Amino acid sequence: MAGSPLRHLSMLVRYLRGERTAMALLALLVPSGIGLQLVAPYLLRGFIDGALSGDSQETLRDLAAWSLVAAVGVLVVTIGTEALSSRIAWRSTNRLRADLVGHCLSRPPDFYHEHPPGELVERMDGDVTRLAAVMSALLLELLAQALLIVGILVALFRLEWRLALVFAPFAAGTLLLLRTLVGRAMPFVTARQRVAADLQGFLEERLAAAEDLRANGASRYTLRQLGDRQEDLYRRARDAARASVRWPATVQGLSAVSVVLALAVSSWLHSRGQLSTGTAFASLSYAMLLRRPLLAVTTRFRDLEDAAASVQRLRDLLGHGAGSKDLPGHRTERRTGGGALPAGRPGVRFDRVSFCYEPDEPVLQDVSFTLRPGEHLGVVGRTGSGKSTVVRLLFGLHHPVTGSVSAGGLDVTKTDLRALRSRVALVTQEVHVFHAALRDNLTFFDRAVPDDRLRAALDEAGLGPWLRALPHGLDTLLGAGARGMSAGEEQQLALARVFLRDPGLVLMDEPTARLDPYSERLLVPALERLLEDRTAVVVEHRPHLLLNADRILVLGDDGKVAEEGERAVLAADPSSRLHTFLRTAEAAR
Ligand SMILES: Nc1ncnc2c1ncn2[C@@H]1O[C@H](COP(=O)(O)OP(=O)(O)OP(=O)(O)O)[C@@H](O)[C@H]1O
Repeated sequence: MAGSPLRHLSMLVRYLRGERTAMALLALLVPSGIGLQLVAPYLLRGFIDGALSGDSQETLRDLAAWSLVAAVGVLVVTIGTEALSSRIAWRSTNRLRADLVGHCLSRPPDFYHEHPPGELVERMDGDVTRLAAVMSALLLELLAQALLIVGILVALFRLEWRLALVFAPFAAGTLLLLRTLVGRAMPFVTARQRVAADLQGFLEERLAAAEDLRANGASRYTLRQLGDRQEDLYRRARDAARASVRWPATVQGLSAVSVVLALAVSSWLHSRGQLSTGTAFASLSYAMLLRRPLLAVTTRFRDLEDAAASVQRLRDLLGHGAGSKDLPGHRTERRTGGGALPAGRPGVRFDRVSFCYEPDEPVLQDVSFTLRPGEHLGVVGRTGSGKSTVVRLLFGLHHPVTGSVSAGGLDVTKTDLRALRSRVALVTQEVHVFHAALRDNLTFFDRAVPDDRLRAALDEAGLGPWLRALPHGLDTLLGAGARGMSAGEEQQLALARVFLRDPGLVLMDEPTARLDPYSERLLVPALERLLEDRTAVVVEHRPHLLLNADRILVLGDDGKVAEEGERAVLAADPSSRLHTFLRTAEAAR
């Protein structure tokens, strides 16, 4: 990935657009700082030469006062520049972070299979924080440092051209060296950041599975894996540090040589009476001052390499880079415009739908069925036959590769997703309880929903008695480290969320799969209440939970429809698959 890191940073420009005023202020401050830095050695020269040649106390006092003003000015400008730079960095990286989070929230579920949360956190936090270092008007600073270098050389020429001749090749040589070295460390930096993100993903996954790991005696193995990964990260970090440190070290070395040379030349000129003491001091001050921008440029280029590697990874995450995947069924979720589902209970239609997650590995083939408004469809089939996929297509999480999926007469792929989701609810066996008040867990942080609606929804979901026993009612803190909930209660909370939204179409993907028979019995009445008077598609392994279904879709192992029809008719037909399924399940109970 060698090449100019600046090329990779072009993506950041739009995040700086909102910072025009701060950037303009910075553009004023930076040259002022340069001017003040350049003027200080001149004043010093005047003071020293004046003192040696017996200038009046008044003149010397004035010179000392101006030196003080210049020094304070440099300090004030430095603080102002730092403050403005930090403000620009924070605000622009916050916008970038918000974009990243928004993008991740709008991705289909496959995205989260490809990128575990730990990796995403490292990118949104680690990579974005690294960018903050360069967002703070980096280019402006590079330009300013370049100006300072030129200014110092000009001032030196004016003071003593022979000294300037010592420094000019040094400065030019250093900049040329930077040009050749820049970008060389990037592959190493990229590798280090990738391994660091993988390690975060690994840690997040293992911590989430801590109970399983302990129960299966896999803790030691996990620690060994962690050791291997840390070793790998250490090696990558060492290689990246070696590659990055080469040029600051070279610049330091060259700069030390140039200062020694400057000392030798100025003492030689001074001893021959061709250089005043003040000019010698001023020249040496410039020599020392020159190291600063050169080192700053060097360090900034190192930051640039780090940032460019981060930008490359963020571009991949945002789907602009080579790493993005765009198979027929994997499209970004964000979709606005298009029709909105009408109020009430929508009908549902799958028309010759085929779908695959991976090319040439069909999951659904030529699937068709129709549901009238208010009808319930039970979807059954073996594990992996594509039942959940039917539900995901209907929820707009994936697009069919061929055929069409419609709800309320509208093609789901063309409807406004936000409007679709407000009319369609999906209940799965996964329920996320946020570390937040019960109220926020129900409304997803919408404080406008009145308490009596929340209580009614909890009642409908069968959580009324549970709510009344809570010491802080709707304000009770739930989630990690706070009040725990049983799997059944969590599932009831999920139902309460759906009752609140009052959708016309409910999709259920084995909502009772995690529950024991007792909890299941508690949940079933709430499930039935939820489906009442709504269109529903219910994926279910347990046939007794499908007794209220109007129609049944049986998916075969090849992803094709093995059977479809009215439940009562199929159940009564001894040659039907449903009949066999019911009998087998009954025998197993
Ligand atoms: N994100 C994905 N990427 C690739 N393949 C996937 C993905 N999700 C599911 N599959 C595959 O697609 C097939 C159908 O999956 P689906 O989850 O729809 O099956 P299912 O009938 O609901 O299974 P189960 O009863 O076990 O929940 C399976 O072979 C599964 O491995």
